[in-house]
Amino acid sequence: MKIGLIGGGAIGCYVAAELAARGLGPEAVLTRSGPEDARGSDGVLRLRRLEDLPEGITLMVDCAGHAALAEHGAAILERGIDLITVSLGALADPALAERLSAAAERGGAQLHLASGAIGALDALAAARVGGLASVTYVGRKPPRGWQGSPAEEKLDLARLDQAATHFEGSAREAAQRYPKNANVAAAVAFAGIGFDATQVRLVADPGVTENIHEIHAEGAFGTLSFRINGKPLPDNPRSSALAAMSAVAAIERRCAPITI
Ligand SMILES: NC(=O)C1=CN([C@@H]2O[C@H](COP(=O)(O)OP(=O)(O)OC[C@H]3O[C@@H](n4cnc5c(N)ncnc54)[C@H](OP(=O)(O)O)[C@@H]3O)[C@@H](O)[C@H]2O)C=CC1
Ligand SMILES: O=C([O-])CC(=O)C(=O)O
Repeated sequence: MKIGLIGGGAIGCYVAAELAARGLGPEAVLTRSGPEDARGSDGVLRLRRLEDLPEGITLMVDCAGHAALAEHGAAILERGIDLITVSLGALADPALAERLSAAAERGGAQLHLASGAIGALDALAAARVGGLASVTYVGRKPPRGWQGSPAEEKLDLARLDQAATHFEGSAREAAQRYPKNANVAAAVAFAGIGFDATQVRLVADPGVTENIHEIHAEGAFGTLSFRINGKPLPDNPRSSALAAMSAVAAIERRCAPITI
């Protein structure tokens, strides 16, 4: 397998280091800043343009956010290259979802949504088969985890002294308004009852130090409650380490003869 990455930020760097440790490359990293068409001392080709991607790449991994998926996703899939993305909230835009789906079909490739900073998506997807009555997702982060998001318009994050909800609504609205924070809401929606029926609450909480994600679901299967306290990545307090780990796990599954 020859792997290319998009994005050299907190998640991209984590994934690149883990791939190198496993002898899986990466062959190339596509960024929008930094060196152009240069092979570093680590042997990794740094690119600025997707057109310069070397032949023979079999898997691309988007670690760069909604704009990157929108910019490069369809072209990658149309070239017949499978794509793993952590930017799945971008699929809340129906036009982009349709464009990516059509490109994947044309190219005979697959877009895989990494599970990201949350879990229990397997249980939700199975529960959907029997019928889900309701799914709620609650995202709670320390104030600095919401910096650069619409939470800043509602709250004084620097002076917050108690937990405050800054968003309540559908997963579609959450994913579109919080592109750097609500990919998890999109993952829950995708696995469960969809972007419009999934209820979301986003909370800034000065009393926590981790990124806490909760799912509550009811349906024919019974009830489900899931909570994860995720440690943020050192380079980006908005992003949980598990999100980066989930991209590596998704790659590992593609290499394994038996998968879960
Ligand atoms: N599924 C999940 O659970 C999670 C998903 N995410 C998603 O992952 C994204 C990345 O997270 P993280 O690494 O922490 O963020 P960072 O801000 O640390 O890094 C993002 C990187 O992507 C690059 N980039 C942005 N747009 C493009 C583009 N069009 N083409 C190429 N490179 C691009 C940026 O480049 P530059 O330096 O030039 O801006 C930057 O290097 C988040 O924006 C979010 O959407 C994050 C956390 C959890
Ligand atoms: O990393 C997290 O905790 C969640 C996140 O930012 C996202 O869902 O986009």
